[in-house]
Amino acid sequence: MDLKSKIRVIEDFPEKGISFKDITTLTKDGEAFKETVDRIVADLKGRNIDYIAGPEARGFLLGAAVAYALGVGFIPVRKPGKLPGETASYEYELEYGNSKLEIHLDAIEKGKKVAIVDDLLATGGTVSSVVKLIESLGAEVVALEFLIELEFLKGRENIEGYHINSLVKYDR
Ligand SMILES: O=P(O)(O)OC[C@H]1O[C@H](OP(=O)(O)OP(=O)(O)O)[C@H](O)[C@@H]1O
Ligand SMILES: Nc1ncnc2[nH]cnc12
Repeated sequence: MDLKSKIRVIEDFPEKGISFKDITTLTKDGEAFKETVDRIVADLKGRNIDYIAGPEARGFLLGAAVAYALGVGFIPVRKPGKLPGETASYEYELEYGNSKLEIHLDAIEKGKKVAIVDDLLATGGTVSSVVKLIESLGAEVVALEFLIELEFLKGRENIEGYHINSLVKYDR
């Protein structure tokens, strides 16, 4: 299936000059959503994953489905002030604006293998922060999985040395 044809592109959202990749048109399509999850799961098979971690909010959509399909737990990485327990936090820049993410300090046991799932790799700021948070807990990041990669932003260059898989690529 051509997953790219299921993604809607909206120009100048959330600000002028940004070509926004809207995945709601893909996730509402049951077959496209299932194929997306199945293709990420296929790439993770054999990697002995203990947990999937995903950043709020769009990382929850795909990450939780992938975790369910693999039969492993899902670890939410959230925007500030949302997690009730003790947290570690990390601040980072986005394609538009900046943000901060938090993880529960007791979310992942030392030495566990974690795959990060998110809808989109842009500058790599978000996923780098999630990597840093997971590694700060003493766990190992074994794969980074994305539905979309904005190749022109060269996010991969910020996250060298990790296995990275993306299903749909854009050059603008
Ligand atoms: O590679 P980066 O430059 O960091 O950009 C990618 C991130 O940006 C979007 O999330 P956003 O922060 O807009 O939050 P949302 O999922 O709550 O919409 C997207 O879902 C990724 O997590
Ligand atoms: N261009 C874009 N479209 C959708 N989500 C994004 N997150 C960061 N950049 C984005």
